[in-house]
Amino acid sequence: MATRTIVHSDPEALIQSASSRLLERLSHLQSSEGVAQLCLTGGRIANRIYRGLAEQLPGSPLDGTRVELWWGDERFVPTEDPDRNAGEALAILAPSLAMDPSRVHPMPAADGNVSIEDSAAGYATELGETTFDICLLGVGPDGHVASIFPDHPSLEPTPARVLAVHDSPKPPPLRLSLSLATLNRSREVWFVVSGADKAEAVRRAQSGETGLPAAMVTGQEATIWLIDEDAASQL
Ligand SMILES: O=C1O[C@H](COP(=O)(O)O)[C@@H](O)[C@H](O)[C@H]1O
Repeated sequence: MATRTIVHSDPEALIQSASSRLLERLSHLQSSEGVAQLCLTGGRIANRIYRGLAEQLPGSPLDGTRVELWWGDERFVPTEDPDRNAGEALAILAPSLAMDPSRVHPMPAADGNVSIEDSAAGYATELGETTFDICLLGVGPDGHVASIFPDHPSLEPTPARVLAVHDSPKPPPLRLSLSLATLNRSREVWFVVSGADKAEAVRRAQSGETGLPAAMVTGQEATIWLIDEDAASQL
């Protein structure tokens, strides 16, 4: 399926373009499908894109109650921990996007005695056969996506929809992640990548390097790389 790379002059241009594209695409999906299924990523540039989206929401046609929100990965820490991907995204979006709580699906937190394995299984049940219309993904300098890391058990083939990740190379060590198979069910995958420290990972992913997680995810209908010039500097 088609892969496009759109290079922006700097992070601000990337944020502006990605957030406008997201708003437009989600509004369009609501006209055609009723409810838009959106999978969010964590990461610095993603959070800035959510801020850009939040700024454009007042007066926009987007109906927050008809956006179904999922997460691609999560740090398995207590709900109140500032490391939680969902905590930050929701703190940014909630003030300007009136959502239907039954359509907001943060991954489980490490509250109480619940094990990470049971949490992964629970999220897999909640997710069921959901197909994301849009799946946003950041990319780490090592080429990781969601919490699937190179040379790590999280990359091993599995029928699971959701992974309980132990010993993550990037802290914190315990994480939940959608599996490659789940990510690859997405209709559209949008990689959002900024910065020179990601340039090598972008090049390796786009050359289709075997064993690099970022090279192993594509959308069923489209794969779009939204990147800035620094991230594109090795292409
Ligand atoms: O730990 C994580 O890191 C990646 C990349 O984050 P960034 O700040 O380098 O953009 C992110 O995609 C992932 O969701 C997150 O859990």
